[in-house]
Amino acid sequence: MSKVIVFDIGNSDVVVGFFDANILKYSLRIKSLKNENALYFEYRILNFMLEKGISKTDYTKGVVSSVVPSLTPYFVEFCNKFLDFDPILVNPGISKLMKINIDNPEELGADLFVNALAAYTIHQKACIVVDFGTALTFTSVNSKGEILGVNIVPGIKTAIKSLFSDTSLLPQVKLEIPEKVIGKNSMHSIQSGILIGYEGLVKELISKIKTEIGEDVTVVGTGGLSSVLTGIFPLFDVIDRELTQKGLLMYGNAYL
Ligand SMILES: Nc1ncnc2c1ncn2[C@@H]1O[C@H](COP(=O)(O)OP(=O)(O)O)[C@@H](O)[C@H]1O
Ligand SMILES: CC(C)(COP(=O)(O)O)[C@@H](O)C(=O)NCCC(=O)O
Ligand SMILES: [K+]
Repeated sequence: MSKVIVFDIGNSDVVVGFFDANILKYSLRIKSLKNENALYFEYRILNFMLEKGISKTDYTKGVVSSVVPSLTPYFVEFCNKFLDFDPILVNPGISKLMKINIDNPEELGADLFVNALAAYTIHQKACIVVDFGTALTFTSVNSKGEILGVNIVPGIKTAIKSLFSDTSLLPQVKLEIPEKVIGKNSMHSIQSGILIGYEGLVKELISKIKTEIGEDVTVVGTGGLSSVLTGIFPLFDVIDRELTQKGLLMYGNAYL
């Protein structure tokens, strides 16, 4: 069983996963810094590998999903230069692994595609994947494994940031739900406004999406901020922070 390296290039973070015999052994989160160059990301990954004793020659396969085109070449080149192979790029538009029932399949984010692939492969039934990233996304899949479509809203941190035009003045808003709904200071007003408001948003969308799918549905939560909205945990059948990484491995196993 070979070892596979996977890269999930998101708008906030790049997550690098190291799989050994289909088990995620290590994972590294690096900020998706647009001003950095290849050297910076190479250094971060090589340093991590050195620290964990991960051997470069053990890895012979790689999969890259990216929703930040400017960063993609750094990770492709990393594989070429240090691991001596060409990684495969997730391309929802041409992949036959899932039927994509949207106007223009090319438009679908590669991360959303692998999320759907992982959720459907694991649960084998209709599902909604709710990804709490920079964007908060809902990807719907029916029981035949067709991707039906997506809902996109600003992510929780993105929504908070959007309240402040100069981000250097951003107050430290802890992602904690206050006890009272009515805020008595700016911090509580934002916390309750955004967090309690988002709980309602997620609840309403899941309910309406379920009705539209019209089948028994599994709801899967994922993404860096999937533990923030504690009040709506019961809406989720499972929270799987490794979902995207698992989908990347499945994509690689199908094509490599
Ligand atoms: N364990 C964690 N606790 C709190 N926030 C986290 C954690 N892991 C990641 N985050 C934050 O969650 C946000 C979304 O991350 P992520 O889901 O990777 O977004 P994207 O895919 O858009 O890059 C980021 O701001 C990230 O720093
Ligand atoms: C919706 C997204 C911005 C989510 O990105 P993320 O929050 O994971 O960084 C990304 O999947 C994307 O750019 N998608 C293309 C548009 C679409 O899927 O319809
Ligand atoms: K993501």
